[in-house]
Amino acid sequence: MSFYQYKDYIEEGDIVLAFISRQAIKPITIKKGEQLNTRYGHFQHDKMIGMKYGEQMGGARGYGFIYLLHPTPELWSISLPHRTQIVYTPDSSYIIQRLNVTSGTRVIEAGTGSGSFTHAFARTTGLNGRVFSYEFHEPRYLEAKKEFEDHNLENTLITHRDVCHHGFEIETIPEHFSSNGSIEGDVVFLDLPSPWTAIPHLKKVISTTNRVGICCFSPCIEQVDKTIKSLQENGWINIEMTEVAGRRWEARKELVRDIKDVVKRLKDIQSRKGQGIENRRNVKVQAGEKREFSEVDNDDDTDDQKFENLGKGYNPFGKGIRVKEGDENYEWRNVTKIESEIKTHTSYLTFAYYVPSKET
Ligand SMILES: C[S@@+](CC[C@H](N)C(=O)[O-])C[C@H]1O[C@@H](n2cnc3c(N)ncnc32)[C@H](O)[C@@H]1O
Repeated sequence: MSFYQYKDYIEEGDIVLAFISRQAIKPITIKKGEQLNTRYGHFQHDKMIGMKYGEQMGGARGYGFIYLLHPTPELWSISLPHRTQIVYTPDSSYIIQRLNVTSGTRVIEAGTGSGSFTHAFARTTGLNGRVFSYEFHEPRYLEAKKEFEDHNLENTLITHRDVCHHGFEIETIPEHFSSNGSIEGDVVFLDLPSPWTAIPHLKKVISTTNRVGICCFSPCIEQVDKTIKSLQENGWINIEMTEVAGRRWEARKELVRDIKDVVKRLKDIQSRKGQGIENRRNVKVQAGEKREFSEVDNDDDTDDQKFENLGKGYNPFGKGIRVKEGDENYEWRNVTKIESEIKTHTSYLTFAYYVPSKET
């Protein structure tokens, strides 16, 4: 199993993302004799072995079902064990394309945190690329290191380091990460509380031949301000700040109503108003009542019955009978609706570039 290459069939030792519901995706490592217990049923690992990734699996004694999904960085980011706040796919995918991260890119990332973005970098840069990730919190570093080994992220090297105080240089880099002992990063991603203190250390580890891109991920505008100053002081150019604001778009069909419907509707309201007043006047006269009445329409007919009475068969404004969206007997137009409010602010993304001078 690997995050780089997909395979068809599940084997012992593989990681499977058990899709229980949209809100519950559980990573499991397949081990003979074990079972996954969920509130929807029990699922034996033995039966998963040999099944195809993507297949639906029924629970023991016929209760419940799950889907057995192949791990991807996108699914991993919504199922991983959180050790910190993480970068989600809407931000990571934007950063990856904007910084032109591709197969063979050498990435410098700090801090590693829960390793959510590390997986996306590792998959995109592939076996020809390299990811140098740094984390100063020891337990988090150890967990991430084990996780990257378990997930076969062979192109990723994690280092236990405070990059703001001690920089990014690595004394002994394994041969397959660098043949000349230098990191030569093409892309830098900083998700740190104070990226401006790490920026001055970057010059020693970035590429001396290619243009280098950086993205600093900070939730507060004050952090952006300090980061921009540090970038400018350290020779970074083309500085721009962006925010990715996710919104759900709903696509559906809306019933087309024509002007004749509107006119009929207005006439109907008028006539019902008049009829209502008349009815109540008669009732009052019969009952000999003296109390005042309002012009509220409390006619018992539904809007839809009224329209049927008008020969329309269906009231395009009313309650009552529901017309199924897309019903071929009516005319529809395709519309899109967006959420009126943006509910999430993740972080500000500050981008910049460094062009090595001719001398270097
Ligand atoms: C918000 S988390 C990063 C999350 C990560 N981008 C992800 O997608 O999972 C920030 C991490 O930076 C680490 N950190 C903070 N300051 C650091 C420093 N000076 N050097 C190295 N790591 C640092 C923290 O321990 C924390 O784990």
